[in-house]
Amino acid sequence: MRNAHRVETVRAAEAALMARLPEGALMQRAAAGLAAACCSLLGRVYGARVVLLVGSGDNGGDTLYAGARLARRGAGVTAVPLGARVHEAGLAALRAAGGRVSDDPFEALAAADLVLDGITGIGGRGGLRPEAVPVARAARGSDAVVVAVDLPSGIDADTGEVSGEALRADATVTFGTYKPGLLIDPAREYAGAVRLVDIGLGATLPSVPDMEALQHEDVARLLPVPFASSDKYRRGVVGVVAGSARYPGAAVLAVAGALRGGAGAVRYVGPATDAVLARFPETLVHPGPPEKAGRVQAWVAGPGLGDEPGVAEVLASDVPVLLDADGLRDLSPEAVRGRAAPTLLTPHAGEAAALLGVERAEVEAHRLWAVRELTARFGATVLLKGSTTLVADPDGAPVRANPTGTPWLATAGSGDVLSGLAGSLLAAGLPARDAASAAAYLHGLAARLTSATATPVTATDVAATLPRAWSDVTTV
Ligand SMILES: NC(=O)C1=CN([C@@H]2O[C@H](COP(=O)(O)OP(=O)(O)OC[C@H]3O[C@@H](n4cnc5c(N)ncnc54)[C@H](O)[C@@H]3O)[C@@H](O)[C@H]2O)[C@@H](O)CC1
Ligand SMILES: [K+]
Repeated sequence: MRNAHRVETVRAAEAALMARLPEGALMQRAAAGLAAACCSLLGRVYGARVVLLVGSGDNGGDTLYAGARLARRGAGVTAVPLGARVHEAGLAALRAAGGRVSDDPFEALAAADLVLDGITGIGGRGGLRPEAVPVARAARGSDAVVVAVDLPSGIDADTGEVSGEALRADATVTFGTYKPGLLIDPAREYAGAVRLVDIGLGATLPSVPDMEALQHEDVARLLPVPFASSDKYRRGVVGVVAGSARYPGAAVLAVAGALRGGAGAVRYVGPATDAVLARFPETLVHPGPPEKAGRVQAWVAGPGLGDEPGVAEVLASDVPVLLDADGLRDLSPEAVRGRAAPTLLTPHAGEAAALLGVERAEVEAHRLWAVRELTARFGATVLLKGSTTLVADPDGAPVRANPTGTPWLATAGSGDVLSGLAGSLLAAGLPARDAASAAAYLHGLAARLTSATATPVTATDVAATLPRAWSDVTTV
């Protein structure tokens, strides 16, 4: 599991740890880890040209001490102070190690192999200051590898929001714990590859994080495993209410996802029975209505449904329900709040915006807010799709960010596959939060495996690759 903690939590944990340690020890741990990461990125340190962008806080201090370590190993290190103040002891350490200070960032950046962004860390507020903007752009435009210290300067550490300009890094070396902003778009994109340096903060951080991202072993633990005594009904039957005369393909894709999600059987209900059977003869089909179709352990309703009926009927059932696409249209919080069984909503940003009554851009800029707000209003588990899909639960458990997304997933029908898959996991008995986050993980991984050769993927490819993703996750 990758755990993330908010700034407030990090500060409290740091203070508790610092009280047990000699003065400055924590910063030295951070600087040592940062310098080691830089060495591995550089390969050859001796003779490398390193530029430090140094703000006025401790983030700048980490950067200066790491620069001193690199200078002692033979790198040519130039510090460019950008704040009103500079960490004096760090600067003295850099100078003592042979590093220099320049007030011409552009000259230094033009020749750099590595740039360390130490402008702001968890103390940063708002985007980059105007004077730092051209410097951050020059760093991005140079041939150097750009490494953000703790987090890319200018992002919001707690929310992943980016108001104004932020520095775009190739990699981020973060200290003690992940910060939520490193997991959530749009900020996540600015961070590049994130590496965590252990500074001993685990001893004082709360065990329940503010946010988390599943890894292979976490997903493997969640996925259902059939027992010798399992029959198809005990493994769970998932009902799929999807497709219409206009969109029969959505039914096929939702069923494709559902068949790969671990339920013992998939029951399709709707007008696209012929199309579904032609592709997947193992599907149980029924023309509807859902309550006449036979017992299921979970319903998926909405993909390609158009104006076909079925949503109200499944909401009236006493089993878990996943609503997606047309199932979310005009959905009222009351229709969901009154249910005794769990409900899982899986909107993309546009659908989330419609449910919240805001513009789509609003959702995209404030994704954490949007997923929490939907959860609160509907009293349901919500999976907000996007390049970092978020899953929030009404019981207040840490929000999960999915780490396996890929832009290739922005393709027609991929959401239909996801809803079928997540519904299947619901029918197999997973709690809504686990079903949603395991489905997002497998779905993203399948797309990555399919597009491993950097080729576009189709929703059908993603569905067909789900078994490979499942085995990839469970055979670690
Ligand atoms: N407290 C500690 O012992 C440790 C702190 N660590 C480092 O310390 C950082 C936090 O240090 P600070 O609390 O000093 O905060 P920062 O270094 O993040 O920045 C705070 C300073 O930046 C200024 N500032 C705020 N927003 C700005 C903006 N948008 N543009 C320019 N300047 C801005 C503030 O006026 C303040 O002087 C962490 O991110 C981490 O890098 C690590 O060394 C681990 C140990
Ligand atoms: K930084």
